[in-house]
Amino acid sequence: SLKAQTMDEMWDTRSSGKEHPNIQWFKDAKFGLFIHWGLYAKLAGEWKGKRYYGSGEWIMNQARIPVAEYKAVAQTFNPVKFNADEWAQLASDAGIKYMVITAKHHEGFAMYNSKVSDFNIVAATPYKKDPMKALAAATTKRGIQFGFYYSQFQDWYEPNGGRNTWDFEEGKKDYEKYYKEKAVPQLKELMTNYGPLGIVWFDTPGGMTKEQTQAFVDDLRKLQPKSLFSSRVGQGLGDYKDFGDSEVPSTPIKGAWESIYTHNDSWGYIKHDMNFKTPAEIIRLLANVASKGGNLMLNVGPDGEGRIPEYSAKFLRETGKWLDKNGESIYGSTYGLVPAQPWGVSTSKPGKQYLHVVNRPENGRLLVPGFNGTVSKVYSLIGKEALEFKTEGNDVWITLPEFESGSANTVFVMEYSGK
Ligand SMILES: C[C@@H]1O[C@@H](Oc2ccc([N+](=O)[O-])cc2)[C@@H](O)[C@H](O)[C@@H]1O
Repeated sequence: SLKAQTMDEMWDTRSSGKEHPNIQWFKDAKFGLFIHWGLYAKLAGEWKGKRYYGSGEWIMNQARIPVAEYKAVAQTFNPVKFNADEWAQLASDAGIKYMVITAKHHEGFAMYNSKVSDFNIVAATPYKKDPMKALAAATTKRGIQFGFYYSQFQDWYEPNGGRNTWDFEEGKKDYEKYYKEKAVPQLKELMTNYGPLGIVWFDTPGGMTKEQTQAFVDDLRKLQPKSLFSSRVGQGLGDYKDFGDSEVPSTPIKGAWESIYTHNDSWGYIKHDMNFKTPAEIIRLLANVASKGGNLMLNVGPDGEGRIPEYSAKFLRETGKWLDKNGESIYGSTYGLVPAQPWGVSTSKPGKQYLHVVNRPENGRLLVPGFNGTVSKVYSLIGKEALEFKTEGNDVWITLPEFESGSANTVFVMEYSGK
């Protein structure tokens, strides 16, 4: 019988303990773009005049929409404003190093040209084109790693897929049949027809034993041994750990891991959700996650026309401007040796601590407590202006210049030896 796994077991990585040989680019990347795009984007959080809140990509489940009615949405899904180069250029301008987009989410609709199921964007919509082909090319052209999110278990369109309990009786489902006839062949299409994939992102494992999951993973890895599999493939067989949604660990975590966040409060596009995180909030989150050794994958939810929401584009570009000047303190960094302080957090590089100041102490005197390295100099990351500092025991007191805090992080570099 399928023994229930603990959260950690379910999502822990590489029970083998050995890291994937191709993991370093991911660890250095620090900043990824998640894209939830599907038929739900056209519904935009509304069904039959009723608004739904929370995650827009769950509307079929929230509204218990029968497959017969939901599949009709495809007949009017026509994202003519989709432009792969625009999306990839936005990612590049934002300082994004990798992009993961939903090739198929729980709704079961393939956002690519699938020969396995005709419930796909080429066969079932007036759009008739494959946006994933164009996006794979546009990202690769800009040196951005590209990957797919594939909902391997939950599939509300399929009688034997996971978790449509309003059309089909869960207990009667033949998950093995669903994996054999849809999930596995579609994943093989995605891992064959779109060039090298940096990442294959899975979600909510289910319907398979540990042994079946091992066979499933081994089978797919043969197609692209260099691809990194996210931990939600299950059974500890992923290559890096994903925490729960919008979750950051409270202490530094060794190994490759990622925090995933919505930009507003929904993964899929919802017209009435305007609660977008500001550039300062995004930068603070990115530095906070990096200070604990992880990556931030921030999500956007394009609309039914194929446009990335205006505020997402605007705020991502602002974030990119900050990274243009401060990227040294993020890309390729490891977790900070100075634990989180009232003034902010730190990230590390050999012989350097990057101090991300979010709250400038009124008196401009910043304390780095209990730092037992020998500090040689402290300076502003931007402009390299040298700062005065003095060491009292293991405490380092730094005299900060005047600057407006509260907006995006202001970064200072503390160079040291021997720690
Ligand atoms: C990124 C998200 O992933 C899943 O939702 C989850 C999965 C795991 C947790 N979790 O572990 O806390 C929470 C929501 C999906 O159901 C959701 O639609 C979205 O794609």
